[in-house]
Amino acid sequence: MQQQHNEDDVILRLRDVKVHFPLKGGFMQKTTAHVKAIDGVNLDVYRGEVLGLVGESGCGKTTLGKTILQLIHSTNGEITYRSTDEQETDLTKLKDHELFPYRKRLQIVFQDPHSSLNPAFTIFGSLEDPLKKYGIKSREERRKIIGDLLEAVNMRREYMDRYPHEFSGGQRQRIGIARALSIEPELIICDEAVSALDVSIQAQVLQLLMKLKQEKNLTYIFITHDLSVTEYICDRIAVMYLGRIVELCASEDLYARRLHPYTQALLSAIPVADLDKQTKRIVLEGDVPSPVNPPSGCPFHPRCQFRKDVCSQIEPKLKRYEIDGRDHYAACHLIDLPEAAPNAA
Ligand SMILES: Nc1ncnc2c1ncn2[C@@H]1O[C@H](COP(=O)(O)OP(=O)(O)OP(=O)(O)O)[C@@H](O)[C@H]1O
Repeated sequence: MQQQHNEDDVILRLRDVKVHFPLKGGFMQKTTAHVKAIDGVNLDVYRGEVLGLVGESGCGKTTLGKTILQLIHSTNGEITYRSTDEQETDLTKLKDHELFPYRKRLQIVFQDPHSSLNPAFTIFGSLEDPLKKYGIKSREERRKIIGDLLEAVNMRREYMDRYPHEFSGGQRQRIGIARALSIEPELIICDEAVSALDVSIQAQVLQLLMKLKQEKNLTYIFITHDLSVTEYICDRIAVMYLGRIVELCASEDLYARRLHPYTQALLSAIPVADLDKQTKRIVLEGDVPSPVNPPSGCPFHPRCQFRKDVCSQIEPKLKRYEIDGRDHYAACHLIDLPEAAPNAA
């Protein structure tokens, strides 16, 4: 059951975060327009939670994940990280060398471990790099740590002397997780971390992630386009559309009481075992609009079957509703519920 959180539990706070990539063209390669990949995201992530970030391809999930880690620099906004000693730092204000200690605390696991493990290196060779960087000078100590990490992800320590091609996709993903864990992070962004795996292997990797979360007191941001995965592992889910969060609430509330028409359409596409609970499939009209020229008003209105005039004129804010005593945020003009007292998402 999702608990209500308070201020002190916040590990990461995003305020009005925007990432606009310049599009260059013409003879002088001048900036002709911008891809508004992230366009005003406000979000609090709480220590120890699993926050799902879902939405169709191109809605900005990966860009947001990489921006949190400062692998991409934001155009606007604040990304405040609060460490266990309660010190707050706006990561967007730091220079590259100042980010060093934060890179240790914030890690990412990508979808395709094959491309992130160097085929020319043994697993030891790939995993020892971050350890060296963060000051583990003795080779013997690095071998001990990497052996322990492999065991933590249910693999044998002697596998450290093998090469990536000697492993299956599921095993490589577990090695990717071991690497993310090697410098003892506090928050891990899992970007489509199980999407490339068979369903049975997916379940094993998810179980492993949940076990490690408990043991190491981790926080996860779990990026996926697959809403059937998020229900079981996420405490809360943020639904993204065209670079914005359009709905955010406890996972069980999203499945039981989706407020935004976009979330309703996304969830209607998932088959459920209990046929009584299967809702009618809502087929979305048209394609996702271009983030270079997003629609006026509500970005979802051109595809929304319930749209009214106001939807094309005014962009709806992410408002807070209280449902069964829990926060439920949504950005839609058509929600007919009393708004709760203002509070940042
Ligand atoms: N470096 C870049 N330069 C220009 N546009 C970019 C860049 N990176 C991403 N984009 C654009 O930003 C938008 C968001 O992309 P992003 O990869 O974050 O989406 P996503 O939701 O993670 O998609 P997917 O699920 O397919 O990975 C897309 O329109 C993409 O084409």
